[in-house]
Amino acid sequence: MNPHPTALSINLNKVALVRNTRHLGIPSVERAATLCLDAGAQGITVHPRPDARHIRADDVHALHALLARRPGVEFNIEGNPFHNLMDFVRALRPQQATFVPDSEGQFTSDHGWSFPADGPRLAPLIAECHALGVRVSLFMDPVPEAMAAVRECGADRIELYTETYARAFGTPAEAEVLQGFAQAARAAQAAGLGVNAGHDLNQQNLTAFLRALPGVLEVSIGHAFIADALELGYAAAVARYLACVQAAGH
Ligand SMILES: CC(=O)[C@@H](O)[C@H](O)COP(=O)(O)O
Ligand SMILES: NCC(=O)COP(=O)(O)O
Repeated sequence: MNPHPTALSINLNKVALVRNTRHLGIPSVERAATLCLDAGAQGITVHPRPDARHIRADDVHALHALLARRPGVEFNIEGNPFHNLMDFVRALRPQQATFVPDSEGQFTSDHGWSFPADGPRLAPLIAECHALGVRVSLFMDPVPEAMAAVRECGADRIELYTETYARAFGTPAEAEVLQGFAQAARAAQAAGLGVNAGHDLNQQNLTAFLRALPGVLEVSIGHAFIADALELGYAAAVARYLACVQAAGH
């Protein structure tokens, strides 16, 4: 048994997306967080986009207050540090900030940072996060050659952008794509980086991913999880995803 099991962080963007279509406050993002954490999820992730299409600034503040009453739970705020992310980091000092190179209004995240090119502009923001006591993870494509430069600019972790794996899952390309992710994870770990992962992970593809990448510290899962929770309820959906993690032997 791995002594550092992979943490499950539930992304609540899509709860807010539904909530925002009426002025009734339901479904509640805070209630969703409470139910997921009560069911055993180890963290909550949000990605407050500049256009506030789903998670809004008020949600981030309310979740921060809620999670502050739950020691050991990780709050992970994602976003572009050159847009709105640093405002949240400075005000709330979450346990983790995940830097994502999205443009404003982007449909969804679809690529990681470019290294070595992005290193010099990211380094001062990473240093500022560290001064605030905030761990920094950089959203990255599975490029092994980039990992030494990522570490050099001060990042603590990477989050592997897993959409290409999710698309390849169940196709003849799966094994080769997974091998590429495993190589990138090993390069990151060898450089001294922790490895997180996320984007389009789901009940079907999660266990195989974690089996191929020992030592993944955290997965953040939103879209598929919320789809499952609509059928099963939050608690049962969390139980299913925790079982997927455990099935990987982590
Ligand atoms: C960084 C990442 O992969 C997720 O945060 C993803 O971008 C989810 O964002 P949306 O829920 O807006 O698609
Ligand atoms: N960091 C990825 C995340 O939080 C959730 O992505 P998705 O499961 O909504 O694709």
